[in-house]
This record gives sequence, structure tokens and C-alpha cells, in this order.
Amino acid sequence: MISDEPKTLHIAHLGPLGTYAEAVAINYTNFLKEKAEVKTQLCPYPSIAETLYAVDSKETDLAVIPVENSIEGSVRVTMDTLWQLDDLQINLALVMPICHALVSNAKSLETIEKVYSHPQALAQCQKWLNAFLPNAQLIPTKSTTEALGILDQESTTATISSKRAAQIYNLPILASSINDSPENYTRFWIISRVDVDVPDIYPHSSVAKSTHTSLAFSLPANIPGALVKPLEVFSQLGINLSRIESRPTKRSLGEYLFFIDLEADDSQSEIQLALTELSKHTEILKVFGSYNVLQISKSSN
Ligand SMILES: O=C(O)C(=O)C[C@]1(C(=O)O)C=C[C@@H](O)C=C1
Repeated sequence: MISDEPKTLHIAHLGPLGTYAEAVAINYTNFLKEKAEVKTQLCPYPSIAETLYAVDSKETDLAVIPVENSIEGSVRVTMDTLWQLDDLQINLALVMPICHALVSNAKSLETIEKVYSHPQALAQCQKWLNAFLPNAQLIPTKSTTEALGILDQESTTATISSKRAAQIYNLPILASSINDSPENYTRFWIISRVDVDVPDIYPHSSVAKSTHTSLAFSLPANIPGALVKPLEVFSQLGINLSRIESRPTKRSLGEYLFFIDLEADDSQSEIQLALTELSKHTEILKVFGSYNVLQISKSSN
């Protein structure tokens, strides 16, 4: 018998409970419920790489992954893992305002000896940490919530987490808005396998056309001008780049992969032409697809 029950979409995100990635997944789930009447189940994973492996191995349909932060730049593990995997595509970008808090049972800042958090969060609060906790040991964790469980046993320990996480774990906030710039945003991508039909969150609107396309490539040879040729393809076709990042190929020192975001939709004829041209000047070319960008409101984390 064929069931009329809508399929439940499983969405992988960095856990445990209370991460920023989970807050983004909740927002995305609300969009899906409202616009496409889809059921979802959130699936926390212990690391960002594992959320991508979950989609790749068909354990989940989608993954929410952090890509880039306005203070600290790219999330390197995201780029490195995306490059390793094939057949994944970006469906949507969500930009989340990030407001960090210092969470601790300590009576005052003076008694704090250790601060745990995700390296991105520690880096986004460097100046504040130098100014207010110059002697504290900074300990990187896999997420901003991984160490929240130990705070009840350790009164000289703190974490950098969201206000929402402090509420979920019922823990006190010792200092709020501790990121070095109040304009702190992280861009996340919603990733699926290319063969998965992801519901359209704009079914009845005119916002159908995608605004961005992302891709990555390696170069055929490490010679002068090797990067100029691929970049010229975009300038000659009048396609604007909104981001370019390099990562080591991990094959030999000084060899790089390039990650590029374009302000265009890959169904446009210029982009089709650009991709054909680009394949002539690159060694491996991976196109992660076209998507729209949505802003999440400040009250969400
Ligand atoms: O640890 C979390 O809460 C995350 O969702 C990860 C992450 C990141 O990797 O950038 C997401 C947003 C913030 O920039 C800090 C950490």
C-alpha cells in the first residue's frame, strides 16, 4: 500500500543540543513547515565533518554546515570535507547573527581558570578574552556546547556558547555579547546529495531564481599565471565573485585549491559558458550548485 504520509526529512547538524548550527536547523525546519508542509527530524552529530558524512552516506537527507564567519573567516573543515566528497549540492544559504555569552557557575570573572569553546567562537572573542580573562587557559572543543555538561562539576570553568544554549542547560551567563564586533554573522549552507529532491521553500513566490553559485577547483600546474586564466573567465563574462578562498591541496607544499562564490545562477547562459571554459583551465572542478541566501533574525540564538 502506498502511504499518503509526507516523507520525514532528516537534517544533520553539529551537536550536542544548543549549537548555533542547531538554531539554524530549527529556523530552516520552520521555513519548510510553513512553506512546503514538510516534516523534519533534527539529527545531531559530534563534528562538522560527521554531519557531511551523514548526508553522503544517506544516513540523513540534508546537513546544515557553517561556512564562513564575518570576524574569523572560513570554517576550514567545511571546505576540506566538501572537497573530499562527491555528489553533494548546496540548496540554500542562511546567515545567522552570532552573539556569544560567557557561561559559567563561577562567582566572578577573577576565578575563571579555563574557557572551553569551538575554535571559531574562541577566535571571535579574542580581544574580550585578552582584556577580561588574560590568564585563562583556552581549550578548543568540537562545538560551542560540547563542554556545557562539565560546568556543574567545575566552578572555575566557563564556556563560550549562545544565550539559547545557557537557557537549555539551565546555566548562568556571566557576560553577554562578548564577540569582538557586534556585527558578527556566520553563513551556513543547507547541503543535500544531488539525487535528493529538496522541497522548494519559495513554491508560490517569484523568488525562484538563485542568486549565488559556488564551486571549487585545483589547478593543472603550479606555474606563473595558472590562477589568472580561470579568474579571467569570470571577468570576461562579467560575472562577479563574492568570495575567493584557498586551501592547501594536502599533496605538496604551496599547492592550493580555490573555493569561489559567484553572484549568479548556474542556469544562466553566461555561467554555463564560464563552467565550460573553466574546465579547460582547471585540473578538478567541482560545482556545488546554485542557491538563494536568507537572513535569520537576531532573536534566533
Ligand atoms: O559550535 C557551534 O555552536 C556551531 O554551530 C559551529 C560554529 C562554527 O563552526 O562556526 C557556528 C557558528 C559560530 O561561528 C561558532 C561556531
